[in-house]
Amino acid sequence: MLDGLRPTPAADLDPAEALGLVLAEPVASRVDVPAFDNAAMDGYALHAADLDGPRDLRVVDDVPAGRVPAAAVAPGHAVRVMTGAPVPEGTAAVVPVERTDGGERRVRVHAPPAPGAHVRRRAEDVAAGAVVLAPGAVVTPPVVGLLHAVGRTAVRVHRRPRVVVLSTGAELAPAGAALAPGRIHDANGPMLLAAAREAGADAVLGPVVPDRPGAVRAALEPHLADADLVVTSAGVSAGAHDVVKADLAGAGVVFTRVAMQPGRPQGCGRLGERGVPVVTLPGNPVSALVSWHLFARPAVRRLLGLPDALGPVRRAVLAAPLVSPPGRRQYVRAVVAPAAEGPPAAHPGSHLLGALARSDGLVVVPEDVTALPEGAVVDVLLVRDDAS
Ligand SMILES: Nc1nc2c(c(=O)[nH]1)N[C@H]1C(S)=C(S)[C@@H](COP(=O)(O)OP(=O)(O)OC[C@H]3O[C@@H](n4cnc5c(N)ncnc54)[C@H](O)[C@@H]3O)O[C@H]1N2
Ligand code: MOO
Repeated sequence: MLDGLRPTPAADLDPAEALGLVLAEPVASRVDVPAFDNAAMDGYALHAADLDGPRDLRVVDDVPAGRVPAAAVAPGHAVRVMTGAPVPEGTAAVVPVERTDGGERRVRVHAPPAPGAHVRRRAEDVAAGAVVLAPGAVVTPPVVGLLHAVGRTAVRVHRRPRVVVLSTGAELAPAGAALAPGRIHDANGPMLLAAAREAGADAVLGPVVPDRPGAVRAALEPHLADADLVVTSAGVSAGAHDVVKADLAGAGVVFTRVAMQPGRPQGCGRLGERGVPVVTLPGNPVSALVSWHLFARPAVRRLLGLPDALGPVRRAVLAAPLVSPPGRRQYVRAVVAPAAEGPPAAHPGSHLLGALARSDGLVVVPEDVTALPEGAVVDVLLVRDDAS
C-alpha cells in the first residue's frame, strides 16, 4: 500500500499555516536581505577618515530603525543610528554607544571601531534571485521567518493529508457519557486523531461505528470522495462481531496476521473509485497505537512528501529483564531515561493504556529472541517527538 502512495496535491498556504509541511516549489528571493546597509548596534555611523583614533565629532543626524538618513556622513561628522536603521552613505563603520560618551549634539568616540564593524551589508544574507529553499524542504519556524523576510505571503506545499479516524465496537460509549455496565469510553478514536494530527494530518474523528453488518461501509462511504487515508480500530480479529473485517474483506481490504506483538491482527487496502488507502488497526489500545506507528504513520508521512522512516532508533540498556514470545517481533513499551533514574515499571498487556501513556519508546525484540537480561543492549524506537 505504501508503494502506491504519492504526496498530496500542492496548495498555496500562508507560511505559518504550512508549518511541518513539505515545499512543492523552489523559493527564489525577489529581494535582497537585508535590503539596505544597516546598523548592527545602537551607536554612531562614522566616516573612514575618523577610524584611526579617539575623536570629537558633530552629530548631524539621528536615524531610528524605519527611517532613512538625510545625507551622507562626512569626515568629522557622526550620524546617530539605532540597530536596524539604514546607515548613511559614506559609512565605514558603526561605533557602539558604549564606546562613546553618548552625546546628542557632539559625541566623544573613545575607541574607534575597525573598518566595516557593526555594519550589516545589503544582500549579505540573501541576494535577490537566489534560491533560498528547494522543493522537499520542510516548513519549520525559521523557514516561516525566511519566507516572510523575502516577501512571500503564500508558499506552495503538499497540503495536509485528510485522515479519517473511525472507532468501531458496540461497547463504546460517546465521550463523556456515563458508562452502562460492560461499556467503555472510546480511547482509540481520540488517541488516533491526536496521533494523526501530531504526524501532520488534517484529521477528523467520525462517530463510533456500531457492530452491525454494513455499518463500517456506510460510515466510510461519505469520506471516499475526499479522504487521503482512513484509519479504523477494532473488529479485525476472530470475534463473532468483528465488523470491520466482515464489511471490508470483500471490498478491497486484505486482513492478515503479522508476526508481531502487540498488533497481530491487521488489515489494509484501498476502497472506492479513488482507491482511498485504508489501514484497519486492532482494537486493544496499545496494539492500535503501536500499529499506528508501524503502519499508518508511515503512510501519512508519504502523503506529506516526507521519508516514511519509522522514526529515530536509539541504542539503550535494559533496566529490567524481559521475555518475548517466539516467532513474534515484540515492541515493548519503554521509558527512555538516564541510567540514574532506575528501572521503569513495564507490563506487556496490550490493554494497558496507562503504561503506554508513560512510555516514550518501544524496545524492539527480534522474532527469534525470547528473553533478554537486565543490562542487555537493545534498539528502542522513539515514538514521541520530544523523546530524543
Ligand atoms: N480468538 C482470538 N481472539 C483474539 C485474537 C485472536 O487471534 N484470536 N487476537 C487478539 C489480539 S492479539 C488482539 S490485538 C485483539 C484485536 O481485536 P480486534 O481488533 O478485533 O478488536 P476488538 O476485539 O473489537 O477489541 C479488542 C479490545 O480493544 C478494546 N477496544 C476496542 N476499541 C476500543 C476503543 N475505541 N477504545 C478503547 N478500547 C477499545 C475492546 O473493548 C477490547 O477489549 O483481539 C484479541 N483476541
Ligand atoms: O497482538 Mo494483540 O495486538 O497482542 O494485543
